[in-house]
Amino acid sequence: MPILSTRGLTKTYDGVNVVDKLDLDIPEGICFGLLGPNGAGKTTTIEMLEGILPPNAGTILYRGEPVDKHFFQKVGIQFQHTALPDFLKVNDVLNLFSRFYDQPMNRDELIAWCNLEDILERDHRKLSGGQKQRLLLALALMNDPDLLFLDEPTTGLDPQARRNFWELVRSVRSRGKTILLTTHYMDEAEQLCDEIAVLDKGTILTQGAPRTLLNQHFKGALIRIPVGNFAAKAIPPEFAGAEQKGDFMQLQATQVDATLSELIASGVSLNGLQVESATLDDLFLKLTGHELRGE
Ligand SMILES: Nc1ncnc2c1ncn2[C@@H]1O[C@H](COP(=O)(O)OP(=O)(O)OP(=O)(O)O)[C@@H](O)[C@H]1O
Repeated sequence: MPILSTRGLTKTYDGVNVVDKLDLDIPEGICFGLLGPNGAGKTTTIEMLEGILPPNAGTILYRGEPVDKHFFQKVGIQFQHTALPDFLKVNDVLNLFSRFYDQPMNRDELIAWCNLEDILERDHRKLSGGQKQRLLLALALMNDPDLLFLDEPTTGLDPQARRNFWELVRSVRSRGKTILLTTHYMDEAEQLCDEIAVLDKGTILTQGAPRTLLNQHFKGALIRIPVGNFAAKAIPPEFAGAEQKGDFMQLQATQVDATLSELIASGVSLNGLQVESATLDDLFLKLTGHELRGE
């Protein structure tokens, strides 16, 4: 049974369904990604799931039952922005939040888990972006939740801090927790998510494991070979459909192995060869006709 499901979940602003009859099933123990460009309805959806925003229609089921007040004991939420009281050190923030729960997680374990040992005495306002996210994650994990909501957790982080945060998310999942995250970073989704739902204008365009979706929508790969490699040679028949892009001839090949073997047999050098598989960005473009990053 899915840990979390929605049926017909809808949010309406000014007569427009910004989330439109969403049916989602999120299996337990996975990292599930809600993807989409700005304005797709990701935050509105996650805020309805978190119980912050009332839906206009539809139901939310936790382990097959409509959510009730017990649901909130089972979930952890890392908001996009959290205002913490001024002047508190990381240590104080952890103490403050641990008082909100009857059975908070073991403090030392939480500190070790989120790599907070070295910043316990630091004013939370002096933290770097990555440190702040680790603290907010610790707060979201404070009640040892079964289900963790992360709303665009790595927006604004530098590449190293993003990768560190991804490691942390993987370690949370490896402890059996279910994670629902929103992101508009496709590499983040490909790295972290076992399953994704791609949203646009409040509806789901497609849903499944990233690799499965890419295999369904794209066969083979894009092969690019420097134009110079064909010098003095006629373009071989297996590369006949190729088009020139800058210094490369490129072809979307369905049978990559066969195409490359035939090129070698024709005496074409593969020096400088590039083979590119489709990405989730390509998938979004194919499904909607527009780029995913709408910023
Ligand atoms: N309180 C509100 N009143 C009116 N319209 C709203 C409100 N909140 C969100 N919207 C609209 O709903 C749509 C979905 O917004 P939402 O914030 O859920 O998108 P998103 O996918 O999370 O985008 P982002 O990546 O920018 O956070 C947008 O068109 C937005 O302008």
